[in-house]
Amino acid sequence: MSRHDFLAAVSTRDLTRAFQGREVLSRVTLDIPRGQFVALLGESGSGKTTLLRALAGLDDDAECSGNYHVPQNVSVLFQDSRLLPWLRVIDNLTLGLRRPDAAAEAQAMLEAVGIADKAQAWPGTLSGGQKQRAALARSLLRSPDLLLADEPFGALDALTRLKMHGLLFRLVERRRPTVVLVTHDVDEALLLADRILVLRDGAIAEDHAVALPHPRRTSHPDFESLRLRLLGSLGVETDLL
Ligand SMILES: Nc1ncnc2c1ncn2[C@@H]1O[C@H](COP(=O)(O)OP(=O)(O)OP(=O)(O)O)[C@@H](O)[C@H]1O
Repeated sequence: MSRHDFLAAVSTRDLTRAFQGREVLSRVTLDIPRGQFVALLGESGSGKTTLLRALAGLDDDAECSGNYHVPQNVSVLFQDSRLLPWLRVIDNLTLGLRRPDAAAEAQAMLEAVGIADKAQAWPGTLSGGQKQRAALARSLLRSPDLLLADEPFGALDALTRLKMHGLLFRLVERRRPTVVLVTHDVDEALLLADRILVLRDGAIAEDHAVALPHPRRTSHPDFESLRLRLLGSLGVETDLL
């Protein structure tokens, strides 16, 4: 491992964000090593999206203080695919890319996400899962050092979501970008992440390392015990499960 592997890809120091004087992110100090896959969990309104948007530089109208550092090459993946409806799928992928081989790389990426046959399709003709595959392909085609994902599978049905977990994991394994994934889904966090942060009232309340080997099995006793603990932290009455 080189010296650089020890350097944080993402760091924040006392990162604070407020809207109309109400603090929603409170002095968040965090280091994420290069290549680490971090899941952000937290009850609704705990500040997950605000933290992700701050890291993406999408601060909108927030009052800001503190510092953060992220790599230069960042891709953001949202719950909706944000494909431009007037461009064919392949042109959505290559938009803004100046590399001469962009079209061939885009086609290969569509292959990797399993929708090579949709290259010439219009986004409006794709299913929700296919759109998210295209959005994932578009993000990864830019070979990001940091992938910021805000509930990218939140609107998908359970089966499609499971398939997307496998796909995201395989693709991320190839190039090892640092990943920050906002999710409500405890199992998703446990299946994918090296580390799970729980946000509460705009602060990091818990920081768990997930050392389970891949491929992960929900039946693994450590998986189940951390799952119950996290659900409890998120306000679920686990003795009813
Ligand atoms: N642009 C904004 N203007 C005013 N308030 C905002 C804005 N963005 C977020 N907030 C507030 O900040 C708080 C945290 O919101 P945020 O979206 O970060 O939470 P979250 O944990 O991602 O929630 P959810 O899980 O419901 O998506 C909420 O109370 C929200 O209303």
